[in-house]
Amino acid sequence: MLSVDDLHLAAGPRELVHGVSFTLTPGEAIGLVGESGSGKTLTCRAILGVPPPGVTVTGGTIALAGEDVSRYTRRQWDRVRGTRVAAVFQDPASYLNPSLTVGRQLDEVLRVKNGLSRRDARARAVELFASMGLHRPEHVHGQYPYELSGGMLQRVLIAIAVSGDPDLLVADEATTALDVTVQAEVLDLIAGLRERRRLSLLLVSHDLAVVAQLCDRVVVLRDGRVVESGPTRQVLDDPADPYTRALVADHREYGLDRLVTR
Ligand SMILES: Nc1ncnc2c1ncn2[C@@H]1O[C@H](COP(=O)(O)OP(=O)(O)OP(=O)(O)O)[C@@H](O)[C@H]1O
Repeated sequence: MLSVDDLHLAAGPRELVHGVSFTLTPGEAIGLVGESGSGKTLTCRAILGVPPPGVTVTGGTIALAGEDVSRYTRRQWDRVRGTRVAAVFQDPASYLNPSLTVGRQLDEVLRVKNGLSRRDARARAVELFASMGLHRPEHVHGQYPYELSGGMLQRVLIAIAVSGDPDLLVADEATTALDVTVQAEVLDLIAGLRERRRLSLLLVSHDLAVVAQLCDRVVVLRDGRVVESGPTRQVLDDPADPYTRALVADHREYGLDRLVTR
């Protein structure tokens, strides 16, 4: 599904990611963890073909379903993004146009990406909103982003992300800004989608409890390198690397114990 092999990323002469490797099989969920600045977001953005301005892939490969996309042109990415890989990020409002209804924005994606007629796109959008757990989906369809709560906006963004039926969903701190109850609901939604759609999931979170709840395996990054990876239980219950041990120790007080024993 996804194979990242010896990935190097650099901003000019400064290398930021120094040979990261991991693989993700169909339907599997991997958590990318590590302290701030360890390279989680850069790695995800490279996988999505949207590295920050000035950052380039200087070595290694990123294979999506066996095809190396690491040097894809923008046009090649347009074909892949949304249909093979899609993403949700921390601040959903910033990914939506404030002057268009959320329904219209999903309709637009369905028309362009899936070639649906105006009427079919609207029907499909309402259906998608309903399957994201949005109540009164018809009504939500006609609402503007400012009328919706953070949790609802994230559900809208997830609907847009899965509308092209991708194989891989990248969720980078997607629930971080939400309050605890809403966070739990959105995590349930993502877990359900993964199961129903056989989505592979690459989840970035600073919250190990979230990773423990959702992920089969964990990859621990430090300063742009993988320090440890393995099954979630093994890495979080019995970390081999001192850095992972420190990360886990920091989280003990936040209820990791409770969540890791699923
Ligand atoms: N556009 C950029 N130009 C130069 N350096 C950058 C750029 N973006 C990120 N970096 C640097 O790359 C390193 C990794 O950043 P990255 O955003 O991937 O970390 P992260 O693990 O996602 O951290 P956080 O949890 O804070 O988001 C950091 O040292 C950061 O300062």
